[in-house]
Amino acid sequence: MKQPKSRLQASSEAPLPTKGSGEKQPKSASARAKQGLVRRVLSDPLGAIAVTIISLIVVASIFAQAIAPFAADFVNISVANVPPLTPGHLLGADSSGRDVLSRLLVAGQLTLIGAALTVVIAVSLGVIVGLIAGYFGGIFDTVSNWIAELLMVLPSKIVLVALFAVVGPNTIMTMAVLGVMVAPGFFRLVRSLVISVKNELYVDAARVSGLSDAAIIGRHVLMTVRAPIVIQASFVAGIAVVIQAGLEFIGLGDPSTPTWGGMLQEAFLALYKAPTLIIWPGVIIGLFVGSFILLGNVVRDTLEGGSSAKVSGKAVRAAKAAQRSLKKTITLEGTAKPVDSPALLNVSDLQVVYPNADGTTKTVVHDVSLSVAKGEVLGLVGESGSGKTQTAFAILGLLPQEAMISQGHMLVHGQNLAALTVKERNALLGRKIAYIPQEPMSNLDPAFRVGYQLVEPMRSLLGLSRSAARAEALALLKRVGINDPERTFNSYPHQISGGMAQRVLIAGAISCNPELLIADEPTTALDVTVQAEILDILRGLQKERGMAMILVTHNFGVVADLCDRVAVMQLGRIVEQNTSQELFSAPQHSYTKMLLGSTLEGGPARPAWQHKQDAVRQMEEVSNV
Ligand SMILES: Nc1ncnc2c1ncn2[C@@H]1O[C@H](COP(=O)(O)OP(=O)(O)OP(=O)(O)O)[C@@H](O)[C@H]1O
Repeated sequence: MKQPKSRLQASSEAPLPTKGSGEKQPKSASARAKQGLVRRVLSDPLGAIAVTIISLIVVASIFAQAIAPFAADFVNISVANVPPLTPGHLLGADSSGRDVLSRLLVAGQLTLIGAALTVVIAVSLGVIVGLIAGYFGGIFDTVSNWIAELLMVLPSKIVLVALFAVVGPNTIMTMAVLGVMVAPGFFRLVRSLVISVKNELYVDAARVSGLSDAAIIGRHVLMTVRAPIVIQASFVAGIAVVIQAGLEFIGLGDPSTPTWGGMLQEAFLALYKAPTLIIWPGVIIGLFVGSFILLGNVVRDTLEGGSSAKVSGKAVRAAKAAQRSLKKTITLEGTAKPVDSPALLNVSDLQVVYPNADGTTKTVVHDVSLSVAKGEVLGLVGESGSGKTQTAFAILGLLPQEAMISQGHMLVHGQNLAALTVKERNALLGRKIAYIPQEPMSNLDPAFRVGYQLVEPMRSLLGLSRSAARAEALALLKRVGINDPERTFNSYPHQISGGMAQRVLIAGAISCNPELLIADEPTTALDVTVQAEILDILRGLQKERGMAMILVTHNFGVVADLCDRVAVMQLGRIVEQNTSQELFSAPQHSYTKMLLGSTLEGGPARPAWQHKQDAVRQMEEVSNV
């Protein structure tokens, strides 16, 4: 019954189809993803029209003085109110005898500078504060929320009218204040996106690979929220022009400088004498604002159409901010100074608790003590919910925010993890301790190609050049059994299968030569055939590199195949710990016997070699399916 599923998996493991293979969809998606955003927007007719109109207006405004037939304030009373197409005055002249076309061109300068200022201030303030508040939370988040709410309840037009009363006609100041008033829109947008993104597993994975918070925000969080920011900025640019024109129309502009809103006001006053005057500023404002709104829509459609930039809305697991965890772990007594310990990792009396709603606490890891020597493979076995992942997460610093390590020590090379600073911990993660997660797909950032996600940690942690890191990444992809490393390197995560994603994560985990690899049920989410291959790769890599490994699993076949020692967990406690051989031949604890019995179909305990052979045979049968 498993065969069709295996075949399906095998086919999805195959390299992506090449040109002419007949399977066009992945290729076209890939090709589309490779195009830059600008090219994709321009390939949309509406996008091209919007960009052309905006560009023409901007260029004409910049070079207004050079291309305008007259100076903006040149008066020739003899042509006052002449209609359009009058020789020398293509769009006519206003009631003071000034050329409309010349004024329209020059007026664009102040209007565009004002709109740009509003957008720059709103985006800078809103995005920076939103990123920090969303990512770090805490008091900064609370205070910035208060300020944002305060600004949002203030009626912006009334504030701007009041500002005019205080500082007089000052377009730059007015538009700068408008930027501050609309910044909360960006703040709220970015903050809510960051809160959802920071809980994604690939952000956890980035933390575990040793990336600093600044690097994670820059590379993973900001890249994911950039699309909505671009779209909102485009709408705000249009709105800024409308508000500026509106204020000038009601007489709150600077009469000494031509602006589109000011021209609209003058035309309105001369509506009966020269009705066409109102058309030109109205048309240009309409064209400019309409083009920005159109552009915003096209950018949105383009980004939503390209899955490379989509954010998974699924909140997979409550993740923790690394430094918050550190704050909690730091409450433990300890020193960062190395102490004498022969083991690579030494965990003693570890206790992890969660607060209950009624104020009590629930202990999910009780007095766990374990050690892993250099090059040793420790299996952490137990039924679902027995505390294996919580123990692994405590070591990795990945416990959810609400979790507390209420007791215990975790020493790596005798160095207390609890007493490390964020920087010291980051230096350890990725380089000395690496992690392979349960769900490969959720641990790759959908916004980046596989190659980038492999190359960047090597560049920042090992200081490799881009080309050296690329060569190393391709070699690693080959080593983990990917047939066409180049293609996978250039693919986005949605273009590869789960099995390939897990191989990529293994390649990433070993890329910085860790001394300890923590693999949390690395094959659970995969098809059985792929499971056997992945375990084979892990076994080979562990032997080649002499890495220590903690293998979290509920499968005794895997334990027999890979582990030197086993710790059996039940209800958050280690109930038995022994060498694999001893544990299989003479299990001591009734829970271990029960687990072994259910795995190996019961019966009296047999010699270790026989148990191990059984388990290995099971694995081989699985890999032969
Ligand atoms: N955020 C949380 N809040 C409260 N309890 C939690 C939280 N996360 C996990 N637990 C509890 O911790 C216990 C141990 O969970 P853990 O994930 O370590 O189990 P596990 O042995 O790894 O199981 P599995 O094999 O299913 O992953 C469970 O009882 C679980 O309900």
